[in-house]
Amino acid sequence: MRITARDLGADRGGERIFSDISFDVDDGGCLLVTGPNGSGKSTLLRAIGGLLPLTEGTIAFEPVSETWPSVPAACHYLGHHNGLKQTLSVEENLHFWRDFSGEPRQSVEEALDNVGLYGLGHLPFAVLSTGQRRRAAIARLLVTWRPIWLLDEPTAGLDARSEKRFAGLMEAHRAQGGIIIAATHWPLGLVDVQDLVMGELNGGVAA
Ligand SMILES: Nc1ncnc2c1ncn2[C@@H]1O[C@H](COP(=O)(O)OP(=O)(O)OP(=O)(O)O)[C@@H](O)[C@H]1O
Repeated sequence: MRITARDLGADRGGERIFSDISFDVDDGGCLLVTGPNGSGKSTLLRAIGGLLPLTEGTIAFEPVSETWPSVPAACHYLGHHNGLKQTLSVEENLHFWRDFSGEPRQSVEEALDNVGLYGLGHLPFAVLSTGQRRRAAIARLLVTWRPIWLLDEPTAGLDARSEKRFAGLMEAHRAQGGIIIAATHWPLGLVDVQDLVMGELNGGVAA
Protein backbone atom coordinates (compact mmCIF):
# COMPACT_ATOMS: atom_id res chain seq x y z
CA MET A 1 0.00 0.00 0.00
CA ARG A 2 1.23 3.50 -0.79
CA ILE A 3 -0.10 7.04 -0.60
CA THR A 4 1.40 9.41 -3.13
CA ALA A 5 0.77 13.14 -2.78
CA ARG A 6 2.05 15.56 -5.37
CA ASP A 7 2.13 19.36 -5.36
CA LEU A 8 -0.75 19.80 -2.96
CA GLY A 9 -2.17 23.24 -2.33
CA ALA A 10 -5.21 24.40 -0.38
CA ASP A 11 -7.10 27.64 0.32
CA ARG A 12 -9.10 28.69 3.37
CA GLY A 13 -11.32 31.77 3.25
CA GLY A 14 -10.00 32.62 -0.20
CA GLU A 15 -6.35 32.66 0.97
CA ARG A 16 -3.69 30.14 -0.10
CA ILE A 17 -2.65 28.28 3.06
CA PHE A 18 0.01 26.00 1.59
CA SER A 19 1.33 24.88 -1.77
CA ASP A 20 3.88 22.47 -3.26
CA ILE A 21 3.40 19.76 -0.63
CA SER A 22 4.56 16.33 -1.82
CA PHE A 23 5.15 13.05 0.00
CA ASP A 24 4.99 9.26 -0.32
CA VAL A 25 4.07 6.97 2.56
CA ASP A 26 4.25 3.18 2.27
CA ASP A 27 2.53 0.57 4.42
CA GLY A 28 3.90 0.62 7.92
CA GLY A 29 5.01 4.21 7.39
CA CYS A 30 4.45 7.28 9.49
CA LEU A 31 4.45 10.90 8.33
CA LEU A 32 4.75 13.48 11.12
CA VAL A 33 3.45 16.87 10.03
CA THR A 34 4.91 19.72 12.03
CA GLY A 35 5.08 23.50 11.70
CA PRO A 36 3.94 26.69 13.36
CA ASN A 37 0.34 27.51 14.30
CA GLY A 38 -1.65 28.36 11.21
CA SER A 39 0.78 26.72 8.77
CA GLY A 40 -1.96 24.39 7.54
CA LYS A 41 -1.38 21.05 9.30
CA SER A 42 -5.06 20.53 10.12
CA THR A 43 -6.06 21.77 6.68
CA LEU A 44 -3.73 19.23 5.07
CA LEU A 45 -5.09 16.35 7.13
CA ARG A 46 -8.67 17.33 6.37
CA ALA A 47 -7.85 17.56 2.68
CA ILE A 48 -6.27 14.09 2.71
CA GLY A 49 -9.39 12.77 4.43
CA GLY A 50 -11.66 14.32 1.81
CA LEU A 51 -13.18 16.78 4.30
CA LEU A 52 -11.85 19.86 2.49
CA PRO A 53 -11.12 20.34 -1.22
CA LEU A 54 -7.60 20.69 -2.52
CA THR A 55 -6.96 23.71 -4.70
CA GLU A 56 -4.16 21.95 -6.53
CA GLY A 57 -2.27 18.67 -6.65
CA THR A 58 -3.22 15.02 -6.46
CA ILE A 59 -3.37 12.29 -3.83
CA ALA A 60 -3.31 8.70 -5.03
CA PHE A 61 -3.62 5.47 -3.09
CA GLU A 62 -2.68 2.01 -4.24
CA PRO A 63 -3.79 -0.66 -4.50
CA VAL A 64 -7.33 0.61 -5.02
CA SER A 65 -9.80 -2.12 -4.08
CA GLU A 66 -13.52 -2.58 -3.66
CA THR A 67 -13.10 -2.19 0.08
CA TRP A 68 -10.86 0.89 -0.19
CA PRO A 69 -11.84 2.66 -3.42
CA SER A 70 -10.32 6.01 -2.41
CA VAL A 71 -8.06 7.66 0.16
CA PRO A 72 -10.95 9.06 2.26
CA ALA A 73 -12.61 5.62 2.35
CA ALA A 74 -9.39 4.13 3.71
CA CYS A 75 -9.00 6.70 6.52
CA HIS A 76 -9.84 6.98 10.17
CA TYR A 77 -9.81 10.68 11.05
CA LEU A 78 -9.17 11.81 14.61
CA GLY A 79 -9.49 15.59 14.64
CA HIS A 80 -9.48 18.11 17.46
CA HIS A 81 -12.99 16.98 18.34
CA ASN A 82 -13.44 13.48 19.63
CA GLY A 83 -16.45 12.54 17.51
CA LEU A 84 -18.39 10.91 20.34
CA LYS A 85 -21.85 11.83 21.67
CA GLN A 86 -21.98 13.42 25.11
CA THR A 87 -25.19 11.75 26.24
CA LEU A 88 -24.39 8.20 25.13
CA SER A 89 -22.25 5.97 27.29
CA VAL A 90 -18.71 5.29 26.13
CA GLU A 91 -19.74 1.75 25.17
CA GLU A 92 -22.80 2.96 23.27
CA ASN A 93 -20.64 5.41 21.34
CA LEU A 94 -18.14 2.74 20.39
CA HIS A 95 -20.82 0.19 19.47
CA PHE A 96 -22.37 2.85 17.21
CA TRP A 97 -19.08 3.46 15.38
CA ARG A 98 -18.29 -0.25 15.18
CA ASP A 99 -21.69 -0.97 13.55
CA PHE A 100 -21.69 2.17 11.39
CA SER A 101 -18.17 2.06 9.98
CA GLY A 102 -17.92 -1.60 8.97
CA GLU A 103 -14.73 -3.67 8.90
CA PRO A 104 -15.03 -4.51 12.63
CA ARG A 105 -11.75 -5.26 14.35
CA GLN A 106 -11.41 -5.18 18.14
CA SER A 107 -14.41 -5.68 20.41
CA VAL A 108 -15.52 -2.63 22.38
CA GLU A 109 -14.29 -4.28 25.59
CA GLU A 110 -10.89 -5.04 24.09
CA ALA A 111 -10.51 -1.51 22.72
CA LEU A 112 -11.44 0.04 26.07
CA ASP A 113 -8.90 -2.19 27.76
CA ASN A 114 -6.25 -1.14 25.21
CA VAL A 115 -6.76 2.56 25.97
CA GLY A 116 -6.91 2.04 29.74
CA LEU A 117 -10.64 2.66 30.11
CA TYR A 118 -11.60 -0.85 31.19
CA GLY A 119 -14.56 -0.69 33.59
CA LEU A 120 -15.56 2.86 32.56
CA GLY A 121 -17.54 1.98 29.43
CA HIS A 122 -20.90 2.36 31.18
CA LEU A 123 -20.28 6.05 31.98
CA PRO A 124 -21.78 8.81 29.86
CA PHE A 125 -19.04 10.21 27.62
CA ALA A 126 -19.80 13.68 29.05
CA VAL A 127 -18.56 12.78 32.54
CA LEU A 128 -15.12 11.57 31.43
CA SER A 129 -12.07 13.73 32.06
CA THR A 130 -10.38 15.44 29.11
CA GLY A 131 -7.70 12.76 28.81
CA GLN A 132 -10.22 9.95 29.24
CA ARG A 133 -12.31 11.44 26.43
CA ARG A 134 -9.29 11.45 24.15
CA ARG A 135 -8.63 7.82 25.08
CA ALA A 136 -12.24 6.93 24.22
CA ALA A 137 -11.76 8.65 20.86
CA ILE A 138 -8.60 6.60 20.29
CA ALA A 139 -10.62 3.45 21.07
CA ARG A 140 -12.80 4.44 18.09
CA LEU A 141 -9.75 3.82 15.87
CA LEU A 142 -9.46 0.28 17.20
CA VAL A 143 -13.01 -1.06 16.88
CA THR A 144 -12.97 -0.90 13.08
CA TRP A 145 -10.11 -1.24 10.63
CA ARG A 146 -8.95 1.52 8.36
CA PRO A 147 -5.46 1.27 6.86
CA ILE A 148 -4.76 5.02 7.17
CA TRP A 149 -4.96 6.89 10.47
CA LEU A 150 -5.15 10.69 10.12
CA LEU A 151 -4.38 12.08 13.55
CA ASP A 152 -4.59 15.77 14.45
CA GLU A 153 -2.83 16.51 17.75
CA PRO A 154 -3.81 13.02 18.91
CA THR A 155 -2.08 13.22 22.30
CA ALA A 156 -3.73 16.49 23.39
CA GLY A 157 -4.80 15.99 27.01
CA LEU A 158 -3.09 12.61 27.47
CA ASP A 159 -0.91 11.94 30.51
CA ALA A 160 2.56 10.42 30.07
CA ARG A 161 1.36 6.86 30.63
CA SER A 162 -1.45 7.23 28.10
CA GLU A 163 0.94 8.77 25.57
CA LYS A 164 3.16 5.72 25.91
CA ARG A 165 0.24 3.35 25.57
CA PHE A 166 -0.95 5.21 22.48
CA ALA A 167 2.54 5.03 20.96
CA GLY A 168 2.29 1.24 21.33
CA LEU A 169 -1.11 1.22 19.60
CA MET A 170 0.25 3.31 16.72
CA GLU A 171 3.25 0.99 16.35
CA ALA A 172 0.89 -2.03 16.38
CA HIS A 173 -1.15 -0.38 13.61
CA ARG A 174 2.01 0.13 11.57
CA ALA A 175 3.08 -3.46 12.20
CA GLN A 176 -0.22 -4.59 10.65
CA GLY A 177 0.62 -2.63 7.49
CA GLY A 178 -1.22 0.53 8.51
CA ILE A 179 -0.14 4.07 7.70
CA ILE A 180 -0.11 7.00 10.11
CA ILE A 181 -0.20 10.67 9.13
CA ALA A 182 -0.14 12.82 12.25
CA ALA A 183 -0.05 16.57 12.83
CA THR A 184 1.65 17.31 16.10
CA HIS A 185 3.66 19.82 18.09
CA TRP A 186 5.11 17.03 20.24
CA PRO A 187 7.13 13.89 19.54
CA LEU A 188 4.78 10.91 19.53
CA GLY A 189 7.35 8.36 20.65
CA LEU A 190 7.47 6.60 17.29
CA VAL A 191 10.53 5.27 15.49
CA ASP A 192 11.46 5.43 11.83
CA VAL A 193 9.21 8.34 10.86
CA GLN A 194 9.19 10.76 7.93
CA ASP A 195 8.97 14.48 8.69
CA LEU A 196 6.89 16.97 6.76
CA VAL A 197 7.62 20.51 7.91
CA MET A 198 4.93 23.00 6.96
CA GLY A 199 6.06 26.58 6.57
CA GLU A 200 4.85 30.00 5.63
CA LEU A 201 3.56 29.23 2.13
CA ASN A 202 6.89 27.61 1.33
CA GLY A 203 5.59 24.13 0.81
CA GLY A 204 6.75 21.15 2.82
CA VAL A 205 9.48 18.60 2.58
CA ALA A 206 8.99 14.96 3.51
CA ALA A 207 12.40 13.67 4.55
N1 LIG B 1 -12.86 28.29 7.91
C1 LIG B 1 -11.80 29.07 7.72
N2 LIG B 1 -11.88 30.25 7.08
C2 LIG B 1 -10.80 31.02 6.88
N3 LIG B 1 -9.56 30.68 7.30
C3 LIG B 1 -9.43 29.52 7.96
C4 LIG B 1 -10.52 28.67 8.20
N4 LIG B 1 -10.07 27.59 8.87
C5 LIG B 1 -8.75 27.77 9.03
N5 LIG B 1 -8.36 28.92 8.49
C6 LIG B 1 -7.01 29.46 8.44
O1 LIG B 1 -6.19 28.51 7.79
C7 LIG B 1 -4.87 28.56 8.33
C8 LIG B 1 -4.39 27.16 8.62
O2 LIG B 1 -5.15 26.63 9.70
P1 LIG B 1 -4.85 25.19 10.26
O3 LIG B 1 -5.86 24.92 11.34
O4 LIG B 1 -4.78 24.22 9.13
O5 LIG B 1 -3.38 25.37 10.88
P2 LIG B 1 -2.51 24.41 11.81
O6 LIG B 1 -1.15 24.35 11.23
O7 LIG B 1 -3.22 23.12 12.01
O8 LIG B 1 -2.48 25.26 13.15
P3 LIG B 1 -2.32 24.82 14.71
O9 LIG B 1 -0.88 24.44 14.94
O10 LIG B 1 -2.68 26.10 15.42
O11 LIG B 1 -3.32 23.73 14.97
C9 LIG B 1 -4.92 29.49 9.55
O12 LIG B 1 -4.38 30.74 9.20
C10 LIG B 1 -6.41 29.62 9.83
O13 LIG B 1 -6.73 30.88 10.36
